[in-house]
Amino acid sequence: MLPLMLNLEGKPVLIAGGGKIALRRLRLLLAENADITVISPESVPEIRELAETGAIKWIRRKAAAVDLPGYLLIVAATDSDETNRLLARNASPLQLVNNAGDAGEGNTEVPKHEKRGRLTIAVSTGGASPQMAKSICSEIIGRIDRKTVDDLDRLYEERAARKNV
Ligand SMILES: C[C@@]1(CC(=O)O)c2cc3[nH]c(cc4nc(cc5[nH]c(cc(n2)[C@H]1CCC(=O)O)[C@@](C)(CC(=O)O)[C@@H]5CCC(=O)O)C(CC(=O)O)=C4CCC(=O)O)c(CCC(=O)O)c3CC(=O)O
Ligand SMILES: NC(=O)C1=CN([C@@H]2O[C@H](COP(=O)(O)OP(=O)(O)OC[C@H]3O[C@@H](n4cnc5c(N)ncnc54)[C@H](O)[C@@H]3O)[C@@H](O)[C@H]2O)C=CC1
Repeated sequence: MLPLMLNLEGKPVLIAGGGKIALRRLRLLLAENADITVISPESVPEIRELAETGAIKWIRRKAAAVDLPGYLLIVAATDSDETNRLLARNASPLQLVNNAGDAGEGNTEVPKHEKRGRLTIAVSTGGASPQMAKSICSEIIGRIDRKTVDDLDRLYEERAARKNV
């Protein structure tokens, strides 16, 4: 699989499911300023609260294939394998699908990642061990000191200035 950096700012994203994993994905997507719709009969309090403040849209019912058109990214994170599979199989081949219950049923995986300023460290073990992905990522990010992050900020500014002349 090819690691890509995706700019999801303002892009329509569907999260099917309102549980622990849906919330984990939602936090990441919210930080990227995606335009998020959650469809699920029930949800954890945080999702309900975000919907009440208007930060996301929550449609309170089961997700179905008819919901899929129009979304760039679909996260299938219900606790129903059958529903997750149905959503993954009915998405257009041109849509990005992350099936949280069975990565092989989608075309997109979310690697463990940490950001410090402009630096992103992302680690995938190709489905072998999410726990090891987490520990390898935290080991690498632990080696990044403040100076490196500040240096990158400075290099970015200098490079941007050079590009604009
Ligand atoms: C493909 C991928 C991503 C994707 O969903 O696209 C994926 C897939 C799956 N994970 C499953 C299980 C668990 N995953 C975690 C935890 C994490 N999983 C993460 C990444 C990834 N998990 C991507 C591959 C990364 C790689 O390959 O290196 C982390 C690193 C980052 C994140 O998720 O944000 C996050 C670290 C925790 C953190 O940071 O807190 C836990 C523990 C927990 O939740 O605490 C469990 C239960 C215990 C277990 O099974 O190990 C299942 C089986 C579901 C089932 O059988 O029901 C699947 C489906 C499948 O394997 O197909
Ligand atoms: N990728 C990963 O890192 C991990 C993935 N998982 C998988 O993620 C999935 C979700 O797990 P949790 O969030 O812990 O479950 P959960 O039990 O906390 O939440 C399930 C949610 O799905 C909703 N739901 C059920 N049927 C639905 C339908 N037809 N349409 C829309 N929403 C529906 C429920 O209302 C509930 O909000 C499971 O398949 C689990 O195996 C679990 C651990 C880690």
